[in-house]
Amino acid sequence: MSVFTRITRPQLDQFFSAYSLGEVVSFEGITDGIDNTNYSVATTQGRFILTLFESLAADELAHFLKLLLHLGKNSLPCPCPQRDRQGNPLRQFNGKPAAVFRLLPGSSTASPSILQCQEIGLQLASLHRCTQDYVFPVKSGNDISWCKTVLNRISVYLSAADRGLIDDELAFQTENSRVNLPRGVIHADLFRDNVLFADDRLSGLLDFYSACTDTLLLDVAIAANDWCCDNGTVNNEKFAALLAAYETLRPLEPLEKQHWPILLRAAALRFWLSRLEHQCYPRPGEITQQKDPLVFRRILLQHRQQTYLSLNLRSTA
Ligand SMILES: Nc1ncnc2c1ncn2[C@@H]1O[C@H](COP(=O)(O)OP(=O)(O)O)[C@@H](O)[C@H]1O
Ligand SMILES: N[C@@H](CCOP(=O)(O)O)C(=O)O
Repeated sequence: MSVFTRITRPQLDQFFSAYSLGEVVSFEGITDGIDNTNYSVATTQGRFILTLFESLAADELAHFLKLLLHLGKNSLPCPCPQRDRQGNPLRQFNGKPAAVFRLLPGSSTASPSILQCQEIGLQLASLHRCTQDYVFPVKSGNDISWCKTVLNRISVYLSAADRGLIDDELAFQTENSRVNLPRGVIHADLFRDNVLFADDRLSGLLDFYSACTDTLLLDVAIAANDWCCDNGTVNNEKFAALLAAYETLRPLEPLEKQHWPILLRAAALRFWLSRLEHQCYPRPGEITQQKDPLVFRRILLQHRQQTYLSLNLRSTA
């Protein structure tokens, strides 16, 4: 369970008195999530999510809350920050930055269908389109230099084979720079646990706190690796469905098509590394969730094999 900060009823009553959202009726900690503390709060006026931000500072958060307000205005089903009586979307709770969002309907899905993969493709393309002219001054924190730093941190825990594999992939990614691909606002973590579905309709895109300005196609690859793999096994039909749906709203440029297999590998490497880091250096907290790094090792190996197969096919044609 990711409840890093415990709260009490009197604290919550006092906090909610700064908003015009009714009186608190009940509250409970949310078990999902990995970075922040989330509580579900019922008031006399509805149901809300209270988020206590565990690592982001108020000035950084201002960018994310502004982005969420922009996305909400563009009809994306995102959590819209509620303003307090003074109009502020961000307050302090127990010395931590905190915000209140309206609870979105639906639940996350453990085994996505083809239809749900298509929905993800469509919503990602909508996100990329509606932020085309939006200036978002947050840079990616997970670039190649971050990968190298993480590798150094975890190196002592790795087998020689895994260390070699990561080194080799990093060299490949460095050679295949993505600087000329279209960039924009990316969610950067659109996994199953960050999306709500009510039946087959997507009802919520959550957790925009990894969002940054980066390669658009990387966002598609990050989402596809999670949505289109069944426990680490690539499902080509789902990959094709997600990408085709994405392209109905934002067709890929030829250079992007060429880079697709490379970005699938980059995305797999990035999450293999972060999961390894979380495993080697667990965060203090109340029963925090551990995500299996091996899933991304398997995904990376399959994408690498796919690249070699297509290179061999090309060289023998
Ligand atoms: N606006 C919302 N509506 C409904 N559920 C939400 C909302 N915001 C968060 N949640 C719930 O809280 C969980 C954790 O939220 P998330 O933003 O992913 O946390 P973290 O930043 O810690 O990873 C989600 O998986 C979802 O179940
Ligand atoms: N969705 C990720 C967890 C979030 O990534 P992090 O870099 O913030 O740890 C996963 O499933 O690994």
